[in-house]
Amino acid sequence: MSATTDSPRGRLAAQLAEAVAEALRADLATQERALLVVSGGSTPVPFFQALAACELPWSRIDVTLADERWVPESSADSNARLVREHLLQGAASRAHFVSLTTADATPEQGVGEVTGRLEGLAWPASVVILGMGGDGHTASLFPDSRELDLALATAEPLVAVRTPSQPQARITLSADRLHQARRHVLHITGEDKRAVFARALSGDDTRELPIRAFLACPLAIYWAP
Ligand SMILES: O=C1O[C@H](COP(=O)(O)O)[C@@H](O)[C@H](O)[C@H]1O
Repeated sequence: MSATTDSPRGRLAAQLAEAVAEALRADLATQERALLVVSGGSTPVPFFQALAACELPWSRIDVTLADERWVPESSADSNARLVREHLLQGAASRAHFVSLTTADATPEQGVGEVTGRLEGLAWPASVVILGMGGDGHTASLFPDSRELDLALATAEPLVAVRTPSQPQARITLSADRLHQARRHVLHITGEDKRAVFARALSGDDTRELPIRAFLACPLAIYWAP
């Protein structure tokens, strides 16, 4: 979804972009490379556009995703495509993007290769930006994922997930790997998601609302109507 800069969602995206840019600059003052983990879906588009316009030493920044649908980048459902089209533009195209997919037919087959890519990055990430769906999922940690318990408990960085409510197989960073960041942000919009997040705050069953796995990170909330 696009948002003009004078709309609440546009202003939220601009504020988040400035905060993320500041975090990257701060980390790059003391380390050679910095890692940014972003989410897919519709919410981050205006944030990606605002961040792409920020002055940063982009060639020293690695960008990867919290999760991905197991589809080719030519698919409209590809989170990598979203990042390439809206974030890796202009000067930001000099960032090094690490995709979570391979040419393999399934995420189970590709998970080893993608794990190798992730292990070459500068963990802990400077920032992990999470989204959240109306079912309380974040990354591809869905309440109905068969592999949810594994993804919440494993020390491996990635899990291939099969989720009855979703049309495609997916690959997701595990909760453990998503925790490996200096800063965590939840970027959500709309009354429906505000209500889901309020529900998440009032209980503790992570299997019911997987976003609960990140409430103690601490998590900076960026929300607009
Ligand atoms: O499927 C996904 O959904 C969530 C939320 O997406 P949104 O469209 O409601 O913003 C996202 O955070 C995740 O990365 C994505 O794969």
